Amino acid sequence: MAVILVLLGVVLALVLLLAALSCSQFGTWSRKGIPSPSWPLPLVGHCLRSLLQLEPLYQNFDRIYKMFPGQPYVGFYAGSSPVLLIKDIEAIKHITVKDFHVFTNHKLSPDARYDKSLSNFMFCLMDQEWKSIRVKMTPAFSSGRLKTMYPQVNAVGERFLEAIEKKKDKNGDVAVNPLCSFYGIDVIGQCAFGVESNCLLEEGRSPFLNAVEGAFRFGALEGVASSALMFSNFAYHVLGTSGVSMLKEWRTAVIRDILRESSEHREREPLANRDIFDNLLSMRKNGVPQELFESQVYSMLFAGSETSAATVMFTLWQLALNPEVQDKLRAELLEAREKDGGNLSYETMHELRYLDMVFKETLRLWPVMPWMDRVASEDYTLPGTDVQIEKGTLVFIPSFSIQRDPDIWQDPETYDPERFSPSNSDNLNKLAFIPFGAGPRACIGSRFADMSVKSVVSKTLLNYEVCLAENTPRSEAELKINKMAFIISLTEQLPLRFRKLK
Ligand code: HEM
Repeated sequence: MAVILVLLGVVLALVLLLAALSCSQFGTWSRKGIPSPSWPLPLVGHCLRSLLQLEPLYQNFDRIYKMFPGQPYVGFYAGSSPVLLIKDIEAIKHITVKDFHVFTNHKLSPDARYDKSLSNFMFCLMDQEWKSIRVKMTPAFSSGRLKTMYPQVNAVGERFLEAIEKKKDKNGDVAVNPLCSFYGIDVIGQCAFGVESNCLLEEGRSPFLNAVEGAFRFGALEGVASSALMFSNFAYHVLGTSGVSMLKEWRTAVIRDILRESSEHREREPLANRDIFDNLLSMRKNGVPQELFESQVYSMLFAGSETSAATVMFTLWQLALNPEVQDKLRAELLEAREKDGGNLSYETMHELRYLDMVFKETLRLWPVMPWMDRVASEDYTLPGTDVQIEKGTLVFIPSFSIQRDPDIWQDPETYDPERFSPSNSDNLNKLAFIPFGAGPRACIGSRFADMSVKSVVSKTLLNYEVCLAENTPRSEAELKINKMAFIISLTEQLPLRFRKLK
C-alpha cells in the first residue's frame, strides 16, 4: 500500500511539474500587447475542446479568430506553444511570399529517429533539402504533363460512373464519400504510383487499397503523436522514445513492396506519355536516395488523394443542395461536349468558366486543408507594424476562417459561384482565396487536383442529375465532421441520389 502511495505521489508530482513547465510561455502575448483569449489551460492551452474531441482543430481556431473582430493578429496557445494567428491578408502575403526565406518550413517536421518515412515527405522537408526535391518534382505538374495524364484520369472517372451504377439502391441512392475516396486513391495510384489500383470496382478486394489503408489510416495513438509534434516538442519526444510515432515503418512495408513491383514494371514497360510516377523514377535514377524517393511517392498519395476526394464530395453535395447551380453547370458542359464532338477535351475543360467558378466556390467554403502553418527561422518584425515574431514561433494562416470572413466576403456562408465570375473580379480579394496555400510552398499538386476534380464532376453531371436523398444532410450543421483529422472529412456516409439522364 505504501509503495502504491509513493508511486502515486511521484506520478502526481511529475504531472504537476509538467503542467507548470507547460505554462512557462503563457505570458508571451500579453507581454507583446497582442490580443489573446483568456485562461489558457496547463498542457492544452486553448485547445481543450479539440483535445476532448468536441470539435476539430479548424473550428477551435475559427472560434479564436472570431473572438477578435477587426484585429489583424491574435495570439493563442496550442498545448504549451505560443501561436500567432494571422488574420491580415497583407501580412499573409509577407509571410508566404515576400519573406518566404524566413518562413520556409512547416512545424510538422517529424524526427527521423521516430518517423523515418514521414520526415522525408515533401511537406515535412526543410530548407535546402525541401527546395531540391520541390525543384525536381515541379516538372511533373507542368501543363504538358497534365495534358498527357488527362486520358488516364478520365478512365478512372468512367469507373466512378460504373461504381455509381453498381452501388445505387432502388431509389438511386449511393453513399458518395467512399466512392470519392476510391476515386482519389485510384487517380493518384495510377498517375503517381504506377498501379492500376481499381479500388472503385474492386473495393475491399483491392490489395492497393488495403495497403494504403494499412499505412495511412491513423488511429488514436498516431493522432496523439501528430498533435504532440505540432504543439509540444517535449510530448512528441516522450512519445517517440516510448515507441509511439505517426507512421511506423512496419506500416509502410506492404505498400513498399507494391512500389517495388510497380517501379520494376514501369521500367520494363515504359508509358508512351510520361506521368508523375515517371518523374519520380527519373529523380531516383538521377541520384535521389531510395528512401527519399519512396517518401515522395507516399507523400503524393497522402497529400493528393483524400484532399481531392473530399473536394469532389463537397462539390457534389453543394450541387445537390443548389439545383439551379447544377442546371447552369450542366448546360455549360452539354454545350462544350457538343462542340467537342462528344468528349470534353483537356483544353475545353480548362476553358469552362462556370465549372471553374463552381470548383472555386466549393474550395472557398470547404478548403479541405483548413489552415496552414509556418515557423519563423529568425527574429522577424511584421512590416509596417511593431509586431515581433521571435525565431521558432509558430504562425498559423487560417484559410477556413479567412475564406468565410464577413469583412472580406459578402454573405460568406452562402454557396454562390457567381462571386468568382469575371464581372465580379473587381470586388474580389484574390489573396483571401487560399485553399492551396500561397507562395513557393503552396500545394504542388493544385493543377492536378483542378483537373481530376473537374473531370469527374463533369462526367457525373453529364450522366446524372445529382439530388438529395431522404437522409442527406440539408445543412452544414447536420454534417458529421471528423473531429480527429487535420483535413476536413466526414465520419458518416453522405448519401446522394443519382438520376440517370436520358
Ligand atoms: C483539392 C485538393 C487539394 C488541396 C485543397 C490541397 C491543399 C494543400 C495545401 C493547403 C497545402 C499546404 C500549402 C501551404 O502550406 O502553403 C498543400 C501542400 C501539398 N500538396 Fe496539396 N492539396 C490538394 C491536392 C493535392 C494533390 C492532388 C497533390 C499531389 C498529386 C498534392 C500534393 C501536395 C504536396 C506534396 C504538398 C507539400 C508541398 C510542399 O511542401 O512544398 N496536393 N496542399
